[in-house]
Amino acid sequence: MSNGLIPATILTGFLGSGKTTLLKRVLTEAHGQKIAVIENEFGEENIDNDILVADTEEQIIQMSNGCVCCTIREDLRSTLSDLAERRRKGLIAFDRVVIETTGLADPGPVAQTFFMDDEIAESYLLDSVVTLVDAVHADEQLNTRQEARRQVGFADRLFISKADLAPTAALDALQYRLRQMNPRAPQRSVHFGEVAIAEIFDIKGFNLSAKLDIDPDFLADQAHGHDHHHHHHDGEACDHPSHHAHDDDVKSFVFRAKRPFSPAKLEDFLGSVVQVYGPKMLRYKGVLYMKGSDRKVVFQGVHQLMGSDLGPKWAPGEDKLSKLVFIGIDLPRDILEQGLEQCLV
Ligand SMILES: Nc1nc2c(ncn2[C@@H]2O[C@H](COP(=O)(O)OP(=O)(O)OP(=O)(O)O)[C@@H](O)[C@H]2O)c(=O)[nH]1
Repeated sequence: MSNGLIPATILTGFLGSGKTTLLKRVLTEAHGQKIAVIENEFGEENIDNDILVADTEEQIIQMSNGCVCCTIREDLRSTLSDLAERRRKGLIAFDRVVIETTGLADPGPVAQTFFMDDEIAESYLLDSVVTLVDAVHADEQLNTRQEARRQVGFADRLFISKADLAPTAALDALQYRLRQMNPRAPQRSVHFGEVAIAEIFDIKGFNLSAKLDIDPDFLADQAHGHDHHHHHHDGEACDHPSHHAHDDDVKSFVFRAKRPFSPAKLEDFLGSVVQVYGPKMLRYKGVLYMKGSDRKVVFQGVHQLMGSDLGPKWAPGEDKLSKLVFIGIDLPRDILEQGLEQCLV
């Protein structure tokens, strides 16, 4: 960009909406740009880095876990400032930054960082907020989750993923609903993240006055999340994990194992467990060590929908282990842990 500011894109969307899929696609597309990615993951473990890092040479900056709304705000600020400084000194080169937020994040405070902090504002230009919407689960998410609605409200562009799995009538209804919620943002379906680079970068979409409509205190709310006076909208609470008592319903845990999984047992177990607990399982994903395979298996799902892909080979000398993160409401942790344990060889 001519003004020397580093363009930044905030990639948001509810849990499992296809952010990583899209990002991975963008990173592997031959566009000649160097992209720094800041991952902000909810859960004890950043599985996305394992997935993303697998086949790109891009820079992935891992941030600490937790809540974008509260603690991460400071971390994001320092991560951005650190990146800009290393770039100025010529220690690293990149053309733009993408921040992938956690599915449970309100993008408001993330976007605010670019305006509230002078140092950040002098180095970066927030280009746009890009929001992915899951065609299969969006209705339910929008009905029940304030963050999902805020993600739509803040979007400069809406991409609808999993349209391949939704009936046409449902898709039409969803598009209508999204248009009511955010008439400014163009929307289109995106199949497994297949999107032209020009459609997500240099949109110059971040329109401050529109943001101020959604959140009149957007620029005033400096203390958001750091004290108990921060305001909420429409009487709704800001739901961010681990910092507010009312979030206690959403929890995550990580399952780890050094012994390999028996593929058949695992398939049986997961198939039956999602039949019963699928509605509570917001998101689960992991990198699995399978008996009889020299490659990692990347496994993930949202509610009852799950799938797996063959990942890269285990590197020589790399410790083979499985790592699965589950995010959900009142998750039956014991049942999952014991069940998984029994699927090990
Ligand atoms: N059928 C279908 N599946 C998709 C599409 N896009 C993504 N998926 C699948 O949806 C699942 C979730 O995709 P991710 O890209 O990991 O979603 P995410 O938003 O990064 O997830 P979190 O960051 O964990 O919340 C994966 O199994 C993808 O393969 C699509 O267009 N169609």
